[in-house]
Amino acid sequence: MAKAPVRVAVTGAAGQIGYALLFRIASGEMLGKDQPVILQMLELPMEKAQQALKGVMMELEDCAFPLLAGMVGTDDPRVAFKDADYALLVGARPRGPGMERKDLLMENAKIFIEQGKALNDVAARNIKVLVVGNPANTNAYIAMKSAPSLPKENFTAMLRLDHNRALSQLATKTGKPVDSIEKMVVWGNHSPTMYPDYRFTTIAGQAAPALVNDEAWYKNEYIPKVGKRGAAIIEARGLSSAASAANAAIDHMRDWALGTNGKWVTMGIPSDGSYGIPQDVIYGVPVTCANGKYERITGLEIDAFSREKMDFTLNELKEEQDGVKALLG
Ligand SMILES: NC(=O)c1ccc[n+]([C@@H]2O[C@H](COP(=O)([O-])OP(=O)(O)OC[C@H]3O[C@@H](n4cnc5c(N)ncnc54)[C@H](O)[C@@H]3O)[C@@H](O)[C@H]2O)c1
Ligand SMILES: O=C(O)C[C@H](O)C(=O)O
Repeated sequence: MAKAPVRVAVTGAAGQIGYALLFRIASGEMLGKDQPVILQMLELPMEKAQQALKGVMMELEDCAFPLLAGMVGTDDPRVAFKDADYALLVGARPRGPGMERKDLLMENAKIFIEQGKALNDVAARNIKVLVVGNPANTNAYIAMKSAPSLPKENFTAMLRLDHNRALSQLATKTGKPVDSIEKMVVWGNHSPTMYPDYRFTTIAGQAAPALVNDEAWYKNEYIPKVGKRGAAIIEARGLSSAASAANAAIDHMRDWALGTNGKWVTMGIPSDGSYGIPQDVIYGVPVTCANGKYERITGLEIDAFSREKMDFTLNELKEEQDGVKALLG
């Protein structure tokens, strides 16, 4: 029997990431080739944004996607999130050259308070929320705190682009295929303080640190390169990453919904206090996914170098949280 359609809300639907994302969701790449979807798209209440959204919806129509069971375009979060089973919160101001992601904090915080409240009031109770808009971890925290009647674990932030960047850079260094790499971890904040940790990583079954055998490269080149990749893309394109960000969003939601078959992936999730990360901080950790749920990998040894790195990125998240404390009341 055909599956019933699920409702997928996407904010910032007429933006660059939206344009690289919606067509892939509608073609079944995110939730499966047998899963019909209704797209509920939110854009700013401005003539230009609404016109652009209309154009995107016309193009979606012109694709005649068999799985696209309906579309809603709106400027009202309560319409976009009504009964939504999935929400991809992309809409926010992106940074430009010379800015850090936390420079966007106050500007984007208000958006995530309003949207968290709307999710709280109208979304499906088991909604899966992915925050892409920067600063993604703290925006996810703000939305979670603004939605007290939804389970906290429903709120996640996107660290998958960082995870994929970490895989790719390691594949290039070792000359091995990306899919031979397992157990990559990117701890912490989606910011240059993130900590790509390859201590548990294997490449075609071999321990990555031994195979790479170049600790100086790992510490002085690899870690900063992964952390600063977003800025390098902005420098090169004059615009922030879009296709790779949309691809990571698809990966994140697909894995959460359909499972990872035991494979580790990185998700920004509310902390349960493990690894010395205070409760509720949205922090990148390794997880596996099965049956529509993620489960953090527990019991990993944290050595002195890792502790320092993990605390550094945690401190930045604490500062970001302090910055928005007054707004959260
Ligand atoms: N987490 C990550 O890995 C990652 C990667 C890339 C980009 N990003 C972030 O994603 C966000 C979007 O990037 P983009 O390149 O698509 O930007 P963009 O400017 O091209 O598009 C953003 C869209 O959001 C809309 N928008 C703004 N405020 C909104 C609101 N309150 N409600 C609904 N829509 C709203 C804008 O009208 C615009 O169309 C930025 O914050 C960017 O920094 C995150
Ligand atoms: O770096 C940015 O501002 C965009 C995005 O977060 C990225 O990592 O590419």
